[in-house]
Amino acid sequence: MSEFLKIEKLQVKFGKDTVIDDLNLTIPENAITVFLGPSGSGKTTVLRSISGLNQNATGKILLDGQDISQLPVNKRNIGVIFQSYALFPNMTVFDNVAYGLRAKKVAKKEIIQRVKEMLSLVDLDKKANSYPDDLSGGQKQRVAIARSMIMKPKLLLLDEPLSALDAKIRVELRNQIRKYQQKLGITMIFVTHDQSEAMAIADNVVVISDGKIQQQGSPDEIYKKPSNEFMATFIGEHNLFSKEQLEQLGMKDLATDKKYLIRPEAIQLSDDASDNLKCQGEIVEVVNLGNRVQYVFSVNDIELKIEALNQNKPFEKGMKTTVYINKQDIYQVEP
Ligand SMILES: Nc1ncnc2c1ncn2[C@@H]1O[C@H](COP(=O)(O)OP(=O)(O)OP(=O)(O)O)[C@@H](O)[C@H]1O
Repeated sequence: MSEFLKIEKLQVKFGKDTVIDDLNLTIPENAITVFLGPSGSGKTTVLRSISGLNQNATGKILLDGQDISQLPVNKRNIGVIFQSYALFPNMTVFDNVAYGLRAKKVAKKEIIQRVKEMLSLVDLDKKANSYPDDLSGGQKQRVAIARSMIMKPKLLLLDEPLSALDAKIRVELRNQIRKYQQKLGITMIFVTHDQSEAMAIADNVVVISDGKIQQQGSPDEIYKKPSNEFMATFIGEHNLFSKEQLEQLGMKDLATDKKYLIRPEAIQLSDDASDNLKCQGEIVEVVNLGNRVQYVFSVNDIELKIEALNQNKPFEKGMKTTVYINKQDIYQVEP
C-alpha cells in the first residue's frame, strides 16, 4: 500500500484520559478510506489530529512525504467537512464556493471558471445565486463539499457528513461523493459509524475500537476475513460457533479449538446442494426486510441466523427443513 498519509505513534490525552495510544496507520492515495467504529471509539479524535484541530495530539503525521505535525491547520493543505455544513448564511452558493479562492487572491476570471465547473460537478449550477437557507440539507452539503474540493486539498476529511440527512438522500449523496472522488482523484478519509455506508463508499476501511485499530482492509476483506472475534461480530450479521457447537451440527475433523464464523447468507435454505454440511431443524423466526428475509433456524439447541433473498416461495415459521453450508464458508476466527 502506498503511504500517502502516514501516522506514527499518535497519542491523544484529554486530562488524565489517554484516548489514543500509540496509533500507527498508513493510508493510500487517490482512494476513500473510511474510519468505522462504535460511538466514542476515537474516530473523530484521529481525524481532528490529522487536520491539526486537536491541540492534545503528539506523534508524527506525514502527508505526501512532508511532516505536517507542527504545521497550523491552514498550512496543512487539508479540507475538512462536518455534519453541520458550516456554510456562510449571508453569502450565495457561488460566493460560498468562491470564498477560499478569493482569500488566496486567485484571479477573478479563474475564480468564475473554477466555481462554475465545481457547481456543475455537484449539480448545483442552477442554485448559484441562492442562499444556504433556501437549500435542502443534501444541497447544502454539496455546497460544503464543493467549497472544500475547489481548493484542491491533498486530503479531504469528512466527519459523518451524511448523518443529518434522511435515508434516501444519504444513499444518493454517498454515491455522489464516490463519483467526485473518482473524477478528481482526491484522497479522502470519511468517518462514519454506519456499516452499510462504510462498505458502500470505501476502498479501504479502518475499523477503530477503543482508540485502537482493529483491522484495515478492503470492505470485502474485513467482511470475509475478520482479524479477530471483535471484527467478526462488529461487522455484519454473524453466526459464531465453538468447535463443539460445529461438531454438534455435524462438522468433523476440526483442527483447532478456535471459534468459527458463518455468515447468514452462506447458509442455504434449499435442498439441491451437495457435499456440504447438512443440518436438519426448524425455522423458528422470520423477519421480512423487503428484498431479503432473515430467519432463525434451530438445530436441536443451536440457533443459526440465516439471510436469504426474498424469493417467490418464502420459508415460513414452524417449517421443518434442511439447511446446507458450504464448508468453504466456515471461517476460523482468532480470539
Ligand atoms: N474535547 C474532549 N475532551 C475530553 N474527552 C474527549 C474530547 N473529545 C473526545 N473525547 C473522548 O475521547 C473518546 C473518543 O471520542 P471521539 O469523538 O473521537 O469518538 P468517535 O469514535 O468519533 O465517536 P462518535 O461516533 O460518537 O462521534 C471519547 O471517550 C470521548 O469522550
